[in-house]
Amino acid sequence: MASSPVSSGSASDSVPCGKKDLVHLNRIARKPPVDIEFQDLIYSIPDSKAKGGWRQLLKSINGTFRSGELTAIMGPSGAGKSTLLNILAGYVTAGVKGSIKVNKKPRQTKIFNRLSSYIMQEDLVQPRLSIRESMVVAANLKLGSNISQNDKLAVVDEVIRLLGLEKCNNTRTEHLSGGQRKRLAVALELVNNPPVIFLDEPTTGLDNVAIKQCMELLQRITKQGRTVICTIHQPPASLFQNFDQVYIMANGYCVFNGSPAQLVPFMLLANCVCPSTSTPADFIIELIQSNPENINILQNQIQNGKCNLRDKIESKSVTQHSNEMYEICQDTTRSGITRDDITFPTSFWTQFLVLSSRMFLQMSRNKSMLYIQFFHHLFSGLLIGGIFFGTGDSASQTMSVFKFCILINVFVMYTYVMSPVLVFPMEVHLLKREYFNRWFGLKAYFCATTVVNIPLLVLNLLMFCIIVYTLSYQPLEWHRFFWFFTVSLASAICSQGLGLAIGASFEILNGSVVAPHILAILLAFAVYGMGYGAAIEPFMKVMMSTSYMRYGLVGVTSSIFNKRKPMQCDDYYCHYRNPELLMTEMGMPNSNPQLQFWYLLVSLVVYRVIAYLALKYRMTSELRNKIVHYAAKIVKQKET
Ligand SMILES: Nc1ncnc2c1ncn2[C@@H]1O[C@H](COP(=O)(O)OP(=O)(O)OP(=O)(O)O)[C@@H](O)[C@H]1O
Repeated sequence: MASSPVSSGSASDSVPCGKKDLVHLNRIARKPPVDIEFQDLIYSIPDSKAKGGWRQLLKSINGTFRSGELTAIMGPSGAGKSTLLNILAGYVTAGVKGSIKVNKKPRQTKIFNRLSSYIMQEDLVQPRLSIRESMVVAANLKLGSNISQNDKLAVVDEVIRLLGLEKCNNTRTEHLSGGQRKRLAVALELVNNPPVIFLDEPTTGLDNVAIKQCMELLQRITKQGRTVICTIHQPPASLFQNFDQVYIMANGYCVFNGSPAQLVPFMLLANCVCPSTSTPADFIIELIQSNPENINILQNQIQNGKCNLRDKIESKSVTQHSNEMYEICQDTTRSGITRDDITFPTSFWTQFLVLSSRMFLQMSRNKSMLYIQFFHHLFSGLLIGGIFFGTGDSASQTMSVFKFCILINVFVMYTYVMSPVLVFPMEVHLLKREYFNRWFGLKAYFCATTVVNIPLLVLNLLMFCIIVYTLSYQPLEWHRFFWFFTVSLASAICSQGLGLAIGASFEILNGSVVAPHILAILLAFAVYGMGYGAAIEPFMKVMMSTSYMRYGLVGVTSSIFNKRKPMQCDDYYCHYRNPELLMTEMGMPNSNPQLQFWYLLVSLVVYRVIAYLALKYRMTSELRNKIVHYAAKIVKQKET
């Protein structure tokens, strides 16, 4: 049966699963099967309470996971299943000792990362996109430009059918059931046909029917020659038999390594008889938990995973695959492709364009967010404009106009810092899966995030500025309004950068505590010394220069007051009839908005760079782990 290249939603109810149905998927990615072998794998984390200051989470375990096989890593909670999966997937590298071989050769993480996909426990998928749209984005990012758009769409349709998602092809991801979302998470990682797929607890939170569907799917994927490794708590008895290999862990040791059918005879060897009322999987876990001594007995029997109870015939094609894999890598380097291309299948610009269009689409569909932002700017504009109504052309109200400038800056700062602080942490979680699976680089993502937000920001802020400027009777001179708006805009983009930096570094709760603290400090530095004239200490001048809000305040104030003729005084005496006097007393004599704009631009770049680095640090668990490990080592060395 040939698949139609672009059509969607019209597929039949039956789910094809034969190899010949996956012509497109198999054609686009000619990647060799992959066997993974690990020996004497130890993983330690710093722990001051543990002996020697380190706690071993994996204790010299061994094993081999083969292509074309569905492997389950099982065990009680805290056994080390996720830890093992993280290490095999390359998500964790610091603190790991022992050998990990891929097709009999030492694993090179960068090359291996191209061949594997990691589906994490939280099946987070991008909201406000239909299944097909999500899949098309994944295909555009994960399949290189050497594959035509028609072929990409054909692959998308094929994978959707493979996973039985064609009925909800056009359903938005937020409306999917738990099982459908899980299948979508798998489908997204399948579009580039990775030879190795890691899944952390794919059945958690699913009902029995959904677990069954999920297992059938994994079996179907495995039949395509892939190495599928998943962690699982305690599968129902009917599904336990469906695994090709079961690797059971307890307390960081391997206590069983073989096929499901070999578990009962293995336990008999250890003098443990599985009662007919228990399933073997449940029984071994009960056995381990009831008496920790059993862990030692079982791990000795299985030689901590060295002994694989299944037939010990090695996969014949391993050597051949090994060579194929290294040929692919050599081809890539020979053809002058850069290191980034090894990591990412598409160029920076493709990533940027695909991500920008995805973000635009999601933003345009988030109607409530659009309305909230619009009305927030409208009502705030009317409120501030109403408070300072008609003050702008009166010499007796010069101080009020200065307060108006402060309020404009406070509004801009809080509005644009707090939104990313509240929204970005969620984005970071979504980003984690896509970034780790090398859909795109952080630079492309960050540039897209920056660019996509700007049009809406400009429109809303322009509306706000027009309202407050006209209601408060500021001088109707184009150049003054231009700088009033331009400085406010630069200040807003700067605030957004600060918000992104906080949102990338902290979860929502901590971020929403940290952000107001930082803003209070910036605000204090911005208004410090106003009224002191020249009597500001050099140290404080330096501190004030770190507050971009100061530049915003001086810029907005000077856009209104700079080179202004003395104003009309309707009272007996107007102290600040000449606004230059107020500017001098407020510590901003001869200021002009142009210079403040340049300072703001520098701050804007600095905050964006900080935000990018914070995001990079958050995403690069390897870097984070390394820092923690080196810090722990230094502390330990100092103690001894
Ligand atoms: N970074 C870490 N710091 C401290 N302890 C850790 C860290 N990572 C894992 N652990 C500990 O290591 C042990 C194994 O954790 P892991 O998440 O691998 O268990 P698991 O078998 O996957 O459990 P579950 O099925 O409950 O998810 C646990 O005791 C956990 O608390």
